[in-house]
Parts: sequence; structure tokens; C-alpha cells
Amino acid sequence: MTNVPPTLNTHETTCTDSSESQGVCDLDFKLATLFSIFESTPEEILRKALLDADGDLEQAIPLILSTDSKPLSRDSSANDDPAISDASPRRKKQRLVQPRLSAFLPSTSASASSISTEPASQKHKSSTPEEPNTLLPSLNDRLRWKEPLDDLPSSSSALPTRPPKPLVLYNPADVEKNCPCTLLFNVLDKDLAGRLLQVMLKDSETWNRNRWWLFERIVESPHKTSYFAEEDEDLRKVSSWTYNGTKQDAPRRFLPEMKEAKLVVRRIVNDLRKMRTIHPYEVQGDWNCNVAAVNHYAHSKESVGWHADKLTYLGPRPTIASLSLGATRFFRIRKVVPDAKNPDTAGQLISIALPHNSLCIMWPPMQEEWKHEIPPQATITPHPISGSARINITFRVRREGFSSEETPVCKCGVAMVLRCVFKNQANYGRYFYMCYGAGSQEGRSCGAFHWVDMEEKLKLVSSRPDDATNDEKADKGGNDGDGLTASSQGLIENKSSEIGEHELDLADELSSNDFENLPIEAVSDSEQQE
Ligand SMILES: O=C(O)CCC(=O)C(=O)O
Ligand SMILES: [Fe+2]
Repeated sequence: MTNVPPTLNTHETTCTDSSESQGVCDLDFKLATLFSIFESTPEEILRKALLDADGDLEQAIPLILSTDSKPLSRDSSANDDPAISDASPRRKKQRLVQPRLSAFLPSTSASASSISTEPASQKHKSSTPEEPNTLLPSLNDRLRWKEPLDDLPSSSSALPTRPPKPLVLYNPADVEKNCPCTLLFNVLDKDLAGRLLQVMLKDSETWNRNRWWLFERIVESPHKTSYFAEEDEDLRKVSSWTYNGTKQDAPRRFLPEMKEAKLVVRRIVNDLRKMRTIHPYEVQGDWNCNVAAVNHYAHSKESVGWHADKLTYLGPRPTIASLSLGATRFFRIRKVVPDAKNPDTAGQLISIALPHNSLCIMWPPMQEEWKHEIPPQATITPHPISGSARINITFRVRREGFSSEETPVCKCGVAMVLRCVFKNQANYGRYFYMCYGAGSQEGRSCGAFHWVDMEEKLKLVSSRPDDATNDEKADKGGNDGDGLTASSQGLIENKSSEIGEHELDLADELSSNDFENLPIEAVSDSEQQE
């Protein structure tokens, strides 16, 4: 495939082939990537670093860090770093891949009271054996701790010296209070939970690690994953899904135990939805979780990096119900949209302990406004069946109107990715498709970009003839719309002339999605999910 250069601020959706525009586009794309990492660093600094690094993104990052870490860096003597061992594989990997970055890290002084400090109001009961200080910090956390500073008024006297204290939550009431999640314990019958864990452990022997492009090399996720679908139609649809622009492994059919679990999860979620306000962009009516992305973490060091689950095949405002089996792991989340009402919590890390047979329901707009990860841990308490392994099943709805046939393809020949703007007032809540090439195609992108009129799209989906296959059609009358891309239905507004105007929105959006951590951590643990 030829390298089609990207653009993020021209009045065209894609670049031409002229060498002049190639250079400009390439620079724009690299700048946008840097914006995604260093959101508040002035463009001149990013531009200069890129120039100094001869356009090499990887080289530019440490240069920027050395420039902007001084005013923004946190007190490295502060004792809120968790105990990270120098011998940890994660650190070793970071050194191997990004040796220059380590020079810019705050020193890591292990302290028992480090990450676990939480406000008195967040008192938790120690219902799980792992102490919070067993969490390892990610490099990005350290960098990201700049966020609260970035979001606050510019008067330097108003800048706090410390980020908000991380929260570690162990009980449903605290979870409900602090994030758009519901945590439930003992959701499946004990026997079913055990059987499900056993069959999934067996099945996971054949699952694979996701791979994607990062700076012209392929990197691999530090855990195994697979995709399951319930019915023939779901299987057919999911089989054409792409992952980072690459076709996924064939989906598997729900195992009998998964079907049993699905019924329980579906009922719980639907019952809770009755008490919630359902946004017009969400699945209306029955939430029928017909597909599941599954994960296997063999031991405490396996992980998944910061990401939000991609909206491309889930549609806007998805609800995802995440069932944990086996060893308890911490699920770490953080809001990426500044909360005007609670500026003190900007960038706050929240860790939620997910024990065996617990269900963590991520409600909308969690995927639009938050990120999540499973960080490596220093220790883990073995589970009687799985030892240090954990299985995670994320039940999702394969939604009508968002099949791969309906996902536009850009010049790279790759399915575009659906994203949402949430950091920019003017375009807040608007969805768009963009080229996903940077995560595939040897790290290159054509820069294609289209706004989506989501209201119009959903209206058209719901007014389709009644030949849909899942329960959503019962409530919405949706169908699959085979063979018609959203663009061919005129659902996508191509407002290329606005792209230049909103260049920063796009950079913000990049930062709000999976690109955010790639240049820094992906080799060791970042992940991109579809
Ligand atoms: O293992 C978990 O709990 C999270 C997995 C996850 O984020 C995902 O599959 O998208
Ligand atoms: Fe996820």
C-alpha cells in the first residue's frame, strides 16, 4: 500500500500526492499526535521538538518532556507513588524500548502509603486481600498527573502542587458515587461462575494477543483476547470487523455457559436501565448483549493499557457489562473530560477492585468521557480455580447501523473509526469518523475525516424495514442495511471545510482515544480496543 500522507488542517479531507503537501501533511499528523500526548504544550514547542528531532516522533517526545516537565512536573519526592520495583518487567520493558524516557521520570520512592491514600469520605472496607499499594504506576500516570494543572486557570498562584489523591474503591456504593459504573458482587450462581471460569480458561489457550502498528513496528498486547458472538447473524457481522484496521480472528460462538451468564447479565442490566434516563443516542429498549470481547490475564503482570472501547461497532453511548472471573484485579479509570463542577477531581485515578464473579457495568458516557485500564500489579492473591489468572468477559450489544458494512472506508482502504468530541465546547458531543491508519498501515494515516449527523443516522436506522435480527429491532425497527455505507446513504456530513477550523478538536480527540498512550507505553502495555 502506498503511503498516503495525512492532513488534519487543510480544507480537503485527504492530502494530495504532491511531495510538498506530503511534507505538510506528515508534519500536521505528527503534530496532532504530539498534541494528543502533550495537550497543553504550546504548538511552537511541539513544532520545534519535531524539527530538532528531524521529524522523528519518538525522538521528539523526550525533547518535549525535557522542555515542559519542569514547570509541570510534580514533586518527585511526594510519597504518592506506589511501590514499584525496579525489577518489574514493565519497567524493564520501558527501559528497553524507550530508554531516553526514563531520564525524565520522577524518582520512585516506594512507600506503603503511596497510591492508596484516599479521602476520609472514601473510606473503604478491606474486603479484598490486595492492598492498593500493590498497584504499579504506569508511566503515563506520571505524565498524566499534569492534567489537573493543565485544566486549571492560568494564574500560577492558583495551580495546585499536587494532583487529586487516587481513590481505591471496594464497594458498590463508593463506585456508584464516583463514576458512571455499577459494581455488583456474586452475580452468577456460584456453580455457574466456577464452570464458566473453567471453560473460558480452557478456551483461552487458543486466544491470541492483539497486534498493532506503532512507529513502524508491530507491538503486541500484554494479555490474550478473543471475540464471541451469540447467533449466526452476529457471527457473520462480527467476522467482518477490523481491529486497528486489520481483520480480526474469526469470532467464536458463545459457549453454553456464556449463554447462561448472558441471560443473567442481560436481565440485570435491563432492570437497572429501567431506573436510568436513557439518552436518545443509546440503544433503546432491550439491551441484548449479543457479542462479547473476552480477555485472559495469565498473571499479575499481564495488563491492558489506558483506552476507551471503540465506538465504531458499538455506536454512540454504549453500555458495557464486564464480568470478572478468577483472581481479583484492579480496574483503573480516569475521566478525560474536565468536570466543571468538580475541578478538584480532574485527572483523578480511581481503582476498583474486581473480584471473582463480580459485574462492573460501564454506563454511558463512560466510553466517550473516561478511559480505563487493568494495570499490572506487584502481587496477586491466587484464586482456587484459576490461580493468578483472570478471565474477563465484556458483554456488549452489536448495534444496528454500526456494522462494518456501514462503516466508511478511507483512502487507506481501512474501516474508519467513530469518535466523539468532548473537550471542545463548540463541537461538544459531535461524532465523527476518521482514518484509523495510524494504528495500522505501518503507522500511516490518510487523514480522512467526516462529521456524522448522529441524530439523522439513528433516525434512519430506526425507520428501516423490520428485518433486523436482534432485539433492538423490536424496539427501534432497525435492520442491518447491508451493502450501504453510511456515506452512501448520505448520513455523513462531509464538512471538510471545518476541519482546519477544528484542528485542535481533532487533536483533543486523538488524546481522548487510544492514541493517547501509544508513543509512551504501548510497547509495554497500551491497548487498542474495538
Ligand atoms: O479486563 C477488564 O476488566 C477490562 C477489559 C477491557 O477493557 C476491554 O476488553 O475492553
Ligand atoms: Fe475496554
